[in-house]
Amino acid sequence: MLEHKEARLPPLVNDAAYNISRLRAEFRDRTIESHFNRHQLPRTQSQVRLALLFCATFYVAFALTDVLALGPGNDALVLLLGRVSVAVSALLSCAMTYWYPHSVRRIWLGASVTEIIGMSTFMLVVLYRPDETPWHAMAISIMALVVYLYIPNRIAYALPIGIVATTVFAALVIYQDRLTETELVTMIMLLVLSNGFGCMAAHRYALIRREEFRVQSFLKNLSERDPLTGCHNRRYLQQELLNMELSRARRFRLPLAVVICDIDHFKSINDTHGHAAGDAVLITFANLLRSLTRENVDSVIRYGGEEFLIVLPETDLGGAVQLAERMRGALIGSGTEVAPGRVVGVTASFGVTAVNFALVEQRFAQELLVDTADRLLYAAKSSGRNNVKALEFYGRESGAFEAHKVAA
Ligand SMILES: Nc1nc2c(ncn2[C@@H]2O[C@H](COP(=O)(O)OP(=O)(O)OP(=O)(O)O)[C@@H](O)[C@H]2O)c(=O)[nH]1
Repeated sequence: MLEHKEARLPPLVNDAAYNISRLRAEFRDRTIESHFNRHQLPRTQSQVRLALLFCATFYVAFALTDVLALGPGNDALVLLLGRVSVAVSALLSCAMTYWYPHSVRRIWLGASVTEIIGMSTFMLVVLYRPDETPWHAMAISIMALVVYLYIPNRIAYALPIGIVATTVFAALVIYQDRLTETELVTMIMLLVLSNGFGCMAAHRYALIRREEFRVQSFLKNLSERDPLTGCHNRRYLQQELLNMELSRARRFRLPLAVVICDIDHFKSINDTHGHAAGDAVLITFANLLRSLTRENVDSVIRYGGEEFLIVLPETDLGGAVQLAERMRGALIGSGTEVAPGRVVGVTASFGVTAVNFALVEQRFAQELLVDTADRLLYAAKSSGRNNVKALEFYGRESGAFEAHKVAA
């Protein structure tokens, strides 16, 4: 017997799944974090392309200052090669966003490698041009901000790159011994400030974007789900799901089935046991339907009060009828405990239709498929309830309605 239990509601905004680690500024749940990153992917791709190309252009343009400082000799050439390698790395990283358009990891990899080559080249500049340390200190402060804030990357990768580069730079300056004690302390303070500020700003930005995503997901959930049963609602079916599944089935010439089911004499449950008991029966029914369908493949939608619609991709009429019969049987064997010791049992009627796009060429309005299942449901109701009526759908309107009846 199925107990009345809470429906498996989608994760809500305050659910543990959407918890954000304040330290890492990422979702604690890896699946949600990767969902977030995939959601952001188009934006991240365009940001990384712009940021890397912009930085690489400046990096190469600054070769002019090498020539002015060192003259047109081998030293300037070495630095130019370093600068060009930064530009090549930036270009390859941008190209990777086209070669692997679905990979978030490759974006981070490209950004990190380019940043490391950029910082290493900068250390060469510091070595070859030791007289300009104050300018270099200013440059690396800006570069640290760019690493933390401007080039999209995980904080977990940007932070070590920024800190290691700044530390190596400070060590080089101390080693070169060209600054007074006061200048050295001022420079180190400036470096700590730019790293601290950059890091805090990046952290805050990452948190804000995740908070936004969390609220967006929450609102999406609210607009697509039925709060009582946790099933998708009619709006989601009509605006997204059915269209998407029909297009996919048509494209790959696959079958697609739709089942509509409705609890029999549901009104009498409300009238006899009260509205709360009716709600409990609805939850049991929704859970039963979900437990018998394929997770992440089939969709159960609360279509009306006590009416549910199930979309079954890659399922022909025979398979859908079998499933409907299994649901009908399982419901007979189940019950809902609406009060201590009081169990309510119900039956349901089913209308089943399926379209096979290997056979059906012409386009038809999605409503036609649902209408056919709905009419079959009412045929099941009028022929005594607690049964399944099915009909193959050929993309035509009701003319073919009676002719292709395959099960009763
Ligand atoms: N408890 C509860 N009742 C609901 C909900 N939504 C709709 N209903 C009730 O469901 C009942 C549906 O009744 P009818 O459409 O007459 O259908 P029925 O009694 O199931 O009869 P048949 O479908 O012909 O077997 C109505 O009394 C609605 O008020 C809900 O969310 N909770």
